[in-house]
Amino acid sequence: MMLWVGTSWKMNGTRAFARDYARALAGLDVASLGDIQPFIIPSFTAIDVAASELEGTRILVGAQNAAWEDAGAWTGEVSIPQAIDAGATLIEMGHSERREYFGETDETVNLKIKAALRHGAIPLVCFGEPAEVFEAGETLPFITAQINAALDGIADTSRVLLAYEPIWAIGEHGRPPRREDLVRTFAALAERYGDRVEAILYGGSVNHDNNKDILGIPGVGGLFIGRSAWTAEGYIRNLELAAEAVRE
Ligand SMILES: O=C[C@H](O)COP(=O)(O)O
Repeated sequence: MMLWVGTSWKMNGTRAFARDYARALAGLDVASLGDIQPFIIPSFTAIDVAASELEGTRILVGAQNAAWEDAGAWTGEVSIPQAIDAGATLIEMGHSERREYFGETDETVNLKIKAALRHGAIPLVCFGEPAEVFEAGETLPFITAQINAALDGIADTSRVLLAYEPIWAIGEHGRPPRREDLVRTFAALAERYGDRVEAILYGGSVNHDNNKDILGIPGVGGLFIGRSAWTAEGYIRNLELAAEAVRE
């Protein structure tokens, strides 16, 4: 089984940073990683730099967001054809930071999945519950409602990547999840969506210490990483650990 292991740099990194980071990755012997599909998601301004450095490798480059419309009077937006033109093959959507600060909803995620699939891009759909929902034991109904709304009316979701990112686990104030919580949640996600989508990834405080343990949880189809992959060395270490997890 292919494991998807990627990173979003969020709002970090110049074009020079992207060039150096992507060059370090381009020098990797990706074949030695086996069944790992790497991907990096820079800011829009650096997609083309990263993509041209990685041309000819099998490392994918993505965009952190994109509009659901193809073109027109949408000031400040970037369309999926534009992101693809810059070198993106994967479109992230629904991240909790975009839901909280930029009005992303399950409905806009649904439109964006349809647009990405229409243009042959891979949608990477983030979802996850806030701390109070987790503490109330309501994680499953909350996240299944998000996923069902996001996938609503889409007949073929086989190219969709789902990424479970509990909000309480993300970022510098996040805390890494307990294994037993992920085991329970991923068992349910795999049962409901496992055969409908390409893979279900986990994201939120993934680091070099918990990487392999999380990948060993049944139903986890990859990792979506922030901070511990914000240097090329940090990301490469995550890829190596994932490759070890596949071999073991
Ligand atoms: O997009 C990535 C996630 O939000 C995870 O971020 P983090 O690994 O820094 O917690």
